[in-house]
Amino acid sequence: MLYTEDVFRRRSELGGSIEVICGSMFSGKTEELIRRLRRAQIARLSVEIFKPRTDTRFDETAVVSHNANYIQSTPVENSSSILLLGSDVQVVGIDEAQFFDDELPNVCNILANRGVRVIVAGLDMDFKGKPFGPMPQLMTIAESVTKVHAVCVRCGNPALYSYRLVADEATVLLGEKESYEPRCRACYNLPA
Ligand SMILES: Nc1ncnc2c1ncn2[C@@H]1O[C@H](COP(=O)(O)OP(=O)(O)O)[C@@H](O)[C@H]1O
Ligand SMILES: Cc1cn([C@H]2C[C@H](O)[C@@H](COP(=O)(O)O)O2)c(=O)[nH]c1=O
Ligand SMILES: [Zn+2]
Repeated sequence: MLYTEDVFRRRSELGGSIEVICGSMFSGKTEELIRRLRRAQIARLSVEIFKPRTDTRFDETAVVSHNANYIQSTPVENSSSILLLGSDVQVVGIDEAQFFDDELPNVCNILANRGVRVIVAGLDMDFKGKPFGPMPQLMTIAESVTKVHAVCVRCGNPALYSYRLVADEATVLLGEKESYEPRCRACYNLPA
């Protein structure tokens, strides 16, 4: 069965749910997260948005997309804070989920089981093409998974990889276009 967002609205009136938005950098994850959260606000649902405290690239508190769309959020240290602060609202949004600890899927499950609509956005793969943090587990337990794609900067095809341009092997390296470019499969696998 194809689950649309509207189906989820109706489902969440009865019970909670988990929606995952994933893809490479610049694929529109944050835009899509903001779009869904704004619609929930227009519907006068109570909404709380969380992001990891470590991700202060664009703003201390706001979730900001690469095209400068933004929504206010609460930066948190770990997923247990989301459980504390997100229990009494109808909709919880989480951005940059890949940076959270391994308890995040459990926290999302608890919230959804209590009737909360949880919408999570994050990178499915790191720069090596490996699953990133709690994202695979979240995708497993979600009612809906939306994979969005950037435009490959080399050839214009849909991009699913975040190619790292700088020589740094650490999994976590905050950055933008100076450090990463979205690439399709063929261009990601080109010899360096
Ligand atoms: N190569 C690219 N492919 C697609 N969008 C891009 C690209 N480079 C810049 N953008 C911009 O990034 C926006 C998406 O930003 P954002 O939602 O923050 O993405 P993400 O959260 O997935 O990194 C697009 O609407 C577009 O304006
Ligand atoms: C691929 C990859 C990315 N990161 C960092 C780079 C950015 O700061 C964020 C992703 O932001 P976006 O909203 O998805 O554009 O993650 C990283 O630390 N490690 C990686 O492998
Ligand atoms: Zn390409």
